[in-house]
Amino acid sequence: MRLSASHYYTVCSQGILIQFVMPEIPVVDLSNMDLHKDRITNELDKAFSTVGFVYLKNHGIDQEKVDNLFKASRNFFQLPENVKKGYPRDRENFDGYTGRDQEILEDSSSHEVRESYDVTSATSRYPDDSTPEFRLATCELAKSLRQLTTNLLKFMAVGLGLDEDYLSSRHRYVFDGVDKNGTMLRSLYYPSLTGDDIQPGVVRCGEHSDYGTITLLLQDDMGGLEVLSGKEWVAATPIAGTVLVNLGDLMQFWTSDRYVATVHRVRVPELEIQRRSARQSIAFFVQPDNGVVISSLDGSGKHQPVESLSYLKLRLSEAYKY
Ligand SMILES: O=C(O)CCC(=O)C(=O)O
Ligand SMILES: [Fe+2]
Repeated sequence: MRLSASHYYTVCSQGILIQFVMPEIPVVDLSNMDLHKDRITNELDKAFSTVGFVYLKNHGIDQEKVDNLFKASRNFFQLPENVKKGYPRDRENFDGYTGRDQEILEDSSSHEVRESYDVTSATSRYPDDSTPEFRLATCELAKSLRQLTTNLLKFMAVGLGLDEDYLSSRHRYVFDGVDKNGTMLRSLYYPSLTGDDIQPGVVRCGEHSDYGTITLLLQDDMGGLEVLSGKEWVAATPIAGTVLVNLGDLMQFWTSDRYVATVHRVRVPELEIQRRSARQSIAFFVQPDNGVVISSLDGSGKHQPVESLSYLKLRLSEAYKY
């Protein structure tokens, strides 16, 4: 599959119109996936070995479940700061609330205007007393995301020339808690900015690659997510009804860099400045089971073997500033 491309124009200092081409993030249709296994396998393989990002449509996740969690999350994030701080993120269990500037993803930034609530299983700590609908909405959506993850891991394994169950059998305990698997569902809230904060380009989420196997991302219609392609930042524009999937570091290590954990960031988009409203997204960070050692599948030894949970803990400890 050739990457579709868009043409962008810019005027250089001599007044000459320059045209350049940027790769776009491909869209893969998952409808009737049993009938279209070969096409889907190939399209995912191409996407992960080039841009590292792919939109999925007809993925089988009920939009109502997504909307329910967006709504429950909004109810939580709009509570007063002192209430939200009553559920501080737990370093061992990776669950709870993180306020703005507490997690910094980009080495050079000191200010990232973002809040989040993380959970790792149905029995994690939830804000039940302030936002009782949050637990059910999260668990319902997590079930669907877990199912989609298993399907994707099967396609990916085949694309890599492995047994269909090679990856899924190393992800048996997705969203069953950190004692078994570090997968995390994170509800993200980028509060509406005011005063000096509100300028295009303000850092919402610093440049980073994700840490695990894959990340499944649901975004609202605001936009602001950008993906690094060569030296250019490409907008990962929200497409209604799709799930955006990107590769994480562990999958890049496993595949000796054949698949790429593409760097991405969130900046304040123009639309937000006009609308002056918050942005929301939901990320499902998929991690191999605890104890799984990730070493080059091709035997090249390109990356040092690393254990799933230790790598996650290392990356999290580098980002948290409290
Ligand atoms: O909010 C988004 O669109 C992306 C967030 C992200 O990249 C992350 O939390 O790792
Ligand atoms: Fe990310």
